[in-house]
Amino acid sequence: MAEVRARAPGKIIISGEHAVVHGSTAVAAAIDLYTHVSFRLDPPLPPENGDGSVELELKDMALVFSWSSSRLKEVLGDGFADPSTPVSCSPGRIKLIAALVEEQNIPEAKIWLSSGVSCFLYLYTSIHGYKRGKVVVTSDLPLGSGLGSSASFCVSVAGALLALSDAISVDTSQTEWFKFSKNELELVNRWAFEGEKIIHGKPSGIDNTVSTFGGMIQFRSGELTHIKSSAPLRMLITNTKVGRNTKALVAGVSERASRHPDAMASVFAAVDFISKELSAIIQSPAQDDISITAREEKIEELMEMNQGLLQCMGVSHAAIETVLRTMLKYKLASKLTGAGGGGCVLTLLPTLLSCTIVDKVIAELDSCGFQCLKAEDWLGYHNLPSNKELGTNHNYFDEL
Ligand SMILES: Nc1ncnc2c1ncn2[C@@H]1O[C@H](COP(=O)(O)OP(=O)(O)O)[C@@H](O)[C@H]1O
Ligand SMILES: C[C@@](O)(CCOP(=O)(O)O)CC(=O)O
Ligand SMILES: [Mg+2]
Repeated sequence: MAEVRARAPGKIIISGEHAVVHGSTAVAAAIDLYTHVSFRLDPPLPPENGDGSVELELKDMALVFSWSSSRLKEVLGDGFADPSTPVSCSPGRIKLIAALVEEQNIPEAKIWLSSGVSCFLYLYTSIHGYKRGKVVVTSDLPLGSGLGSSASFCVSVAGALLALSDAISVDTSQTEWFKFSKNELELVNRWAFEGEKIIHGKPSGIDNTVSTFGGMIQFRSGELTHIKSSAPLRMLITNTKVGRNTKALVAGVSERASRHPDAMASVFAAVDFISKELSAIIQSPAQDDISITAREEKIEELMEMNQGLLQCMGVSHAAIETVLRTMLKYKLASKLTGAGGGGCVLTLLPTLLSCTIVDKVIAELDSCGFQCLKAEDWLGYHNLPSNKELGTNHNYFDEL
């Protein structure tokens, strides 16, 4: 029996969501909230004891799913697992997996979890075939709120599964976090991207990439550049708690783009310029109060411009507009983050803004039923979550 655990962070998109799906530049940063996964791979049972099962426990939801190895084989066929070669899930296989998920009778109120469970089954059977094992998942992140829970789920599940596969050799006797090499992280990222496709339909890959590699990144058409903020950036994240679904929102923007190709191409091009300028400003040195303030004012203006273009794409929401208006009363600039349609709003908290005002803003948003998360040092240049989050620790099950 071998056991590992892995975790992968959520993210904020500072600029460029949606447009990034259409080839524009975007800027994103990992945040200090994680999906945590533990994985136990069991040895094969003697034939007289049956064939064992693959189990998934979503602890926060108090849900456990289980498929016998023989049922998986019956539905998905003989197949073979090749962890070192990520492949896309074919439409036929997605249907078969969806049928296996349906057999689990997920309660109607939690049916939105189906895509995550399908994604799990795809990653598991592609990496470990029908071997006996159990995966337990918990998450610090609000699900379906724009903070990349889907990508951090895919990255942490892929990381844990690969850590006990032939593709990556991990010393499970160590208790320290194991740091994946660049090539190993790339493999995790490629599998996670295949998982995101099952959840999002047409992801750009920015969420799984920033979750895998951590830190702050500039991203365009699958290419990432690590960037470093020259000074800490404080952001307030406000969760409108309005549920939404990234897949539907991404599809909605694509439909609008096919109805108005020229206008939308101009919108995407404008976002590309905004993200590039934002990335340059974030990295530009700012030492004294005046240059820090000037830098923050430029960032605020670009965030507002980006928000205007997100409205053009049709992904804002009345609750998002309420948060923007409340922030404006305090002269604070904001934009939605992630897919929009509800979910989270990002607000820059200028360096010279007093804690008293921040507390007042939070109290007001709270009274409207919104929930604030403070991104204290997340965007600072010291404390960004890095790639050490993917790791193993054989004592984990003992500690539970
Ligand atoms: N911890 C988790 N367990 C199971 N499924 C998850 C988990 N986290 C995310 N998911 C899947 O991802 C979906 C949410 O992804 P998405 O709509 O992209 O929003 P976001 O990525 O912004 O949180 C959920 O409906 C679920 O299918
Ligand atoms: C809208 C998009 O740009 C980001 C989606 O992020 P989230 O799933 O809402 O956290 C889609 C993508 O880039 O894949
Ligand atoms: Mg997502």
